[in-house]
Amino acid sequence: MASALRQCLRFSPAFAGGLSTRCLLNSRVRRTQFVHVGRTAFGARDAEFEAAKERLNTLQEEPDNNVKLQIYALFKQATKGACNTPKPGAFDFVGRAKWQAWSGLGDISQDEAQKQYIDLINGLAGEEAPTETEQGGEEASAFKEIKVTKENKVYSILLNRPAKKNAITWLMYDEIVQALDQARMDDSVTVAVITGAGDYYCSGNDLGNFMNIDPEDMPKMARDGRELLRRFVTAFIDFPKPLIGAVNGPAVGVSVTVLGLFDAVYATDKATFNTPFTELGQSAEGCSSYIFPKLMGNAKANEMLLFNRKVTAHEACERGLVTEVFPHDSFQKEVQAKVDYVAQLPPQSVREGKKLVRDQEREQLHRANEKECEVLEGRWLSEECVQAIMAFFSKKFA
Ligand SMILES: CCCCC/C=C/CC(=O)SCCNC(=O)CCNC(=O)[C@H](O)C(C)(C)COP(=O)(O)OP(=O)(O)OC[C@H]1O[C@@H](n2cnc3c(N)ncnc32)[C@H](O)[C@@H]1OP(=O)(O)O
Repeated sequence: MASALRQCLRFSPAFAGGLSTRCLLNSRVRRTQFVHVGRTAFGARDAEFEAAKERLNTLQEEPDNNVKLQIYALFKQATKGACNTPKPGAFDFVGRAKWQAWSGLGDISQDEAQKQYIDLINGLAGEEAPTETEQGGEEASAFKEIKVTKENKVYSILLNRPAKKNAITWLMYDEIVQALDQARMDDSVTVAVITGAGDYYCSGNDLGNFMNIDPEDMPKMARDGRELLRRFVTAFIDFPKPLIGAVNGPAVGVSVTVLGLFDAVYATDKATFNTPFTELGQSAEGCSSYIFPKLMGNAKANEMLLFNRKVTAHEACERGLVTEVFPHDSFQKEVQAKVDYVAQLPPQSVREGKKLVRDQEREQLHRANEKECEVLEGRWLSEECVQAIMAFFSKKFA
């Protein structure tokens, strides 16, 4: 995991402009170029720009990859003007994403780019300043991308990246595994619940997970991804207490497939379930190649896993993936009642019951997980997958 994270963070120096290049930019040569090439005088705006560059280095939270791209592009535009370099080759993901971000700024003036850069960094710094509630507030979670709470024997995991529709980053996979482990070991916990912040339950794997890799590091990225995914799905297969999904909105990809490993799944009638694996040049995971045909039959499983059919909450319920659907307005209340009921059941009896059921197919599930991760490792290195992910990000930066 550490190496996976390091790979992810390698993205940041390349994109942050002020972060990785700060040594260069602070050198006299570069500073001289900046002052004379960029503009005629080192005025008040330039001082603000310099201050913003410094502020970028002091951010506690690493901005996500898209924001880093914006920072990079504005920095280049502010210091060099409009992009006039050739478009990097298809396999230079990093170079291409940077190029797209920079050239996407068109011919906005260096002055305007400087202003936008300053506003962006100041906005990020402002978001980090603690609010009054946070200062005086409740215990902060040790996690960054999920939020966990424990109340009345219920351990709740909130997928907490609403601005990104709760897409799962490398870090978030790891945090979910850690949280499930905490819930497993805490004797006062009798049930765990997973839900999403904002309007989405989860948009699946964060496609940025594949964006930050130099081409020569791709095989290692794929190996690390395979191992992380294997560990992630294993945590669901072997979770010994009742696990309840509270699907508060649309769910995509891996967040849909692992629902087959939950003990109950409640969905709002606004939820949809989509596994667009083949559109992304990828393949099924989360044991869905084993569980989905068992739940809904081959024909319906193939429609989802191979042909990318997005199903409604009611269809997912008919297919056995969802336990019960509630109207959106009463969803929270209805799910709370279900969870409270499970929480007060005799915990050992429930655990033994779950073990009996799971043991019937535990080995098959582990085998399916291993096989799916092996196939996915190959998929991530395929041209089909590379092209699909490029297409997603090209649309964003078009
Ligand atoms: C260890 C590795 C294991 C890997 C396991 C493999 C898993 C396979 C999968 O999970 S496949 C599924 C992958 N997910 C997707 O393909 C979904 C991609 N996202 C979308 O299609 C759309 O964003 C949407 C339909 C989820 C929502 O569309 P909408 O128009 O309502 O909102 P935006 O597109 O504007 O999204 C808001 C911002 O969130 C970013 N975002 C959303 N989902 C993802 C994602 N999966 N990865 C990365 N980023 C995502 C989106 O880019 C917007 O960001 P921006 O505000 O900075 O532009």
